[in-house]
Amino acid sequence: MSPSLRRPSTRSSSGSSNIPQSPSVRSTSSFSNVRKNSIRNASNSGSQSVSASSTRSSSPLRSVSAKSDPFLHSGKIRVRRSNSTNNCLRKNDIYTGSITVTIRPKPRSTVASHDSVGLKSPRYSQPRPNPQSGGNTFIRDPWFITNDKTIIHEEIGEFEFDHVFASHCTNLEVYERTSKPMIDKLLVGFNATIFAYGMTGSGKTFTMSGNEHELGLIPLSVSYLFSNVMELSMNGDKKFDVIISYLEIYNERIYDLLESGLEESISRPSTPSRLYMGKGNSNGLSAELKIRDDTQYGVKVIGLTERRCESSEELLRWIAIGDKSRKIGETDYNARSSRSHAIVLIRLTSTDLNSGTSRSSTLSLCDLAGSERATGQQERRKEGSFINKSLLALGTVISKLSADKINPTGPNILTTPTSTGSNSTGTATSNNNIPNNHIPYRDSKLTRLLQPALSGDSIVTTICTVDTRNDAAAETINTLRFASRAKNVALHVSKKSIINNGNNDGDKDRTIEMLRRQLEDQRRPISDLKGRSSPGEGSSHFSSDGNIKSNGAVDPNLALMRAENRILKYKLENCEKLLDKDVVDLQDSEIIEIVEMLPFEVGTLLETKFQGLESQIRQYRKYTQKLEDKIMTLEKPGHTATSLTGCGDTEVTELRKMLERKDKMIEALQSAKRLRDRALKPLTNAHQTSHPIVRNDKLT
Ligand SMILES: Nc1ncnc2c1ncn2[C@@H]1O[C@H](COP(=O)(O)OP(=O)(O)OP(=O)(O)O)[C@@H](O)[C@H]1O
Repeated sequence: MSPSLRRPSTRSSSGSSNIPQSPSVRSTSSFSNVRKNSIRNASNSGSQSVSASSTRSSSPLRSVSAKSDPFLHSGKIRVRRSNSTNNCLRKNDIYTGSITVTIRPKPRSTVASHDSVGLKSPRYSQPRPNPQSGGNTFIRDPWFITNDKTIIHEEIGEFEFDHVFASHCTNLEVYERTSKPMIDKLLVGFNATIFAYGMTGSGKTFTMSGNEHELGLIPLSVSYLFSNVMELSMNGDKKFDVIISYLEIYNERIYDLLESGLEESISRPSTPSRLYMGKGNSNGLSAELKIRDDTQYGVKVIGLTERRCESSEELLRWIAIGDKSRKIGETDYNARSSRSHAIVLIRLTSTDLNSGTSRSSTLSLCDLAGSERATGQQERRKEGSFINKSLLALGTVISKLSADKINPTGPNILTTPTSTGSNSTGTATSNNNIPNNHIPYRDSKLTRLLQPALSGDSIVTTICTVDTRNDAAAETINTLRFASRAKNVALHVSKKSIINNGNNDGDKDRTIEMLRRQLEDQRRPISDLKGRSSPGEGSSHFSSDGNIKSNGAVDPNLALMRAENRILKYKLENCEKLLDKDVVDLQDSEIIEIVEMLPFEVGTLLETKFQGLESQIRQYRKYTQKLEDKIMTLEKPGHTATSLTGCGDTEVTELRKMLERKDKMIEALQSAKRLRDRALKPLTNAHQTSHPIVRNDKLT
């Protein structure tokens, strides 16, 4: 056990709950940075409703958590103080630390009209008249912020994080603390991931994107990134490429938010109505994208659009275009609720012009959809269930990773994946490289996409937005529970490696030679064509009926054919490229993954069909063997007509016919089998043949 954590003894508790119990409540690690009872009991200046619930034994919040979370009973938990100085860069190339967790409470003013939770407010928020009692009683938020690292619930205790913002803080302040340091790391070659997490309506999108009055983290980060890029490229030694992709996960499917062209997107309505379902087909959805393991990036979304950007304005324009396609709807808590998880991916490649080496690092900015209670509207309910499921999956992954870290058997530091990409088996690797707990990254698209980041390929910061109203207490506690676990996830991240772009002399020569040959190859057909079409040289060209006729007037078909030729050549080149990319590089593991994506029923159906075919083949072989034997007996020279009792000429002819048909049958079955063998070959190779393949030669 970590020296800084003492596991408390479990006490029983009484009282009933009005807080829905979340599965995550069970983790003993969930409150590992909560200091129970360390708050002074809120002064009785509180309201009647506060005082009614402030006695420890009667707290509904405490009683639920107490049942399931022994940590909550600790009056003695030694808090592992979150310390951002733990996060450090070792030898400049390795980052060690944990996920940086900050909490941002939503200001009261956007929820109701009274006081706010914040450092500038009194130590405990002031009670305000309860409108429901005609102002005779008072209510007060149960949450207090005492310093920039602690948020307290008067019943539950303290939660400590890397930073707790005051509710009146600005996006700029949040950016300065969370996002800006990440851009600095991105610029020196680390992957960086920032995600906003919290219940619906708590301010994730406001924090990430901002609004017309206040810029959010995304525009602020993008501007800072480009100002640095410009400055760094000033001296002419370095060149930078910035590429953006933008995707969303809606109802557990991945969609490209930049798929459509600029013009098309601009013509779309800019203000979504109740639910703007974006571009695409008649359902309002574009094609779903698939994920696959990738040696370079850990996981890759196949076919995701990439847009190269020269300036922050251009990049933000693409984001604005993507935002228009994002699914937005009205919920009980938020008039414009994001119904999807949105992830902006910004890839920065810096190339050293002297050495020809380059390095790519990626910034992932995620505005997650908010957890929510079931709602009456069917569509919202369906979306909500997908959202909650994926957030639960994220919670489980974080919980497992955090449990690994505080596991008494020793810390489990997640390390940067090796050259084979992320730890795609979903197994956390301890610092002595012994795989232990299975991490269920594949339980949702969100966790699958965040897998490389969470398994040590990226520095990670999360901003957890909370709503401090009393009636949002359950969701806020869940968010803080998630945040507490995230704080325990250790990171050990290496800078992205430098790639040699073949700028040394040997490589240069080889490249030049290859290009020269390519050029030569291309010149030949061109000069051939030129020769044929040149009238002065008496050459020939194709006539409209396909014959070569002697030269004369220019045949319009020639131009057509040339154009066609060009198109074919272009297609061919593209096919070759595709082949290079998608077929030649396809590993067995990838093929298995693709096959695994096929519905199970399809595989079973195919297998059953082929097994049927095989058994038919065996029967035919037996049958034809019998026939052959019979015929041979009948044709034996010593056979007399009398011995043919019951086997007259008709039968012999019949048998002969059947024998002829047998060849055709076997041929057809063989070709069906060949097809099947081809389909199953990658699988059988990889699995060391679980499907018996009957060799063709056995069939003849
Ligand atoms: N810190 C804040 N300052 C000012 N307004 C805020 C703040 N946080 C949230 N709001 C406002 O509250 C409303 C809901 O916020 P927002 O849409 O960002 O929530 P969300 O967490 O993204 O919700 P969902 O998960 O449903 O998309 C918006 O009108 C937003 O402007």
